[in-house]
Amino acid sequence: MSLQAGIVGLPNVGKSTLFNAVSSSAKAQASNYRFCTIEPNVGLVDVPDERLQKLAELVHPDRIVPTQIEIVDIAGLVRGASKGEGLGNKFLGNIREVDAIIHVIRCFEDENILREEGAINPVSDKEIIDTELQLKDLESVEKKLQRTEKMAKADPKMKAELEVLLRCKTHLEQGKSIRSLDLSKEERNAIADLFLLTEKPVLYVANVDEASMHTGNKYSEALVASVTGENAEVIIMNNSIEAQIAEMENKEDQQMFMEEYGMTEPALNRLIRMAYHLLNLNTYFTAGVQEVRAWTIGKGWKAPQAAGVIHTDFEKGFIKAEVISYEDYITYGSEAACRDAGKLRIEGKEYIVKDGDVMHFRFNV
Ligand SMILES: Nc1ncnc2c1ncn2[C@@H]1O[C@H](COP(=O)(O)OP(=O)(O)OP(=O)(O)O)[C@@H](O)[C@H]1O
Ligand SMILES: [Mg+2]
Repeated sequence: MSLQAGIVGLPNVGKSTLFNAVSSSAKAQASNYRFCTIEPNVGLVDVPDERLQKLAELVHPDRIVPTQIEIVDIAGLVRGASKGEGLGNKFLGNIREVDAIIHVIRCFEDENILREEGAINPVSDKEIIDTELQLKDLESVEKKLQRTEKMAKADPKMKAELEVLLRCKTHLEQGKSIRSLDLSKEERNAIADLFLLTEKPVLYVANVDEASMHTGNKYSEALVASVTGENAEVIIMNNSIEAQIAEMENKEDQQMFMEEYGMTEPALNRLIRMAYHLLNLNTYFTAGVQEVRAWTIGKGWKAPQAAGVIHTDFEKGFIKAEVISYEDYITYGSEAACRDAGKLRIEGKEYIVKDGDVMHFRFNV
């Protein structure tokens, strides 16, 4: 199961344009670039990682396999969504299922593109969506609070949980999102079963006009200012341009088009990398003549758990891992050279895998 990031926002802000850019960019890439539409609005996309190419240049494998994430295009939310307005319950349900949120905000002017909320106002747009998500979360918190209050009377151990819920309630009532609430790991665990919408990590996309692609504009500046302190990031891009780049089948045309706009790579690549980090993921590599491949793991995972991503047998029968750091692999140029230089380490069950490790597992079934 790959992790999912869901695209949300008000109607007509450029969500589907972004989704199309993601999906056609995947289709237009080299042959091993895999994209499949699981449903019309769900796409599986490769995570661009230049380390994979660098390793492949040294190993010359038969194939290169990047790691992937799923992107979901969720239909536009409107004011009142938390009360069921505009199929709100269905769309909020879709958001509950994703691991991270990509929130698209309109930062371009265009009279031809309908907008129900009057003049362009990214800060208020963001607030409309945030409010709906917060109201929905408040509903979940209050429901659990009722049950917990009763239980806490009989069981003093429930008091800590009650505290956390009360803090969440106050925070939400102040119009703030749970991701900005300072909670310990235990406290987060106490509310994990609620799958709160505003606890999910978020990346804001300031969808700007052509002229502001590199610099941003007054709208994106206002957005950046309003996000400060929220524990979230903003990416400035033009979704239409990204879709145009992605739809070009010829790589040279694509290159020329990007040069014209002064771009060195599609902003989309940056977005996907940011989403990947947002999901709190790390990558390790396996490098053999058959394939050089990237694997996704969570931060802080130990070697056996990481091995389990390849195959459950690797985890069950884990003995040792041979590990070379990415930097050493590139510096010395091969596994053999790393071994000779004493850069190949043998690690055991407690080893915490680092981003970029090149791994080889020894196991026994
Ligand atoms: N940066 C931009 N500059 C100008 N026009 C844009 C930009 N981004 C998107 N558009 C245009 O805005 C319109 C709406 O885009 P899109 O269909 O992607 O919105 P949406 O958020 O998916 O809407 P809905 O909620 O209805 O699904 C399209 O005509 C698209 O081409
Ligand atoms: Mg759409």
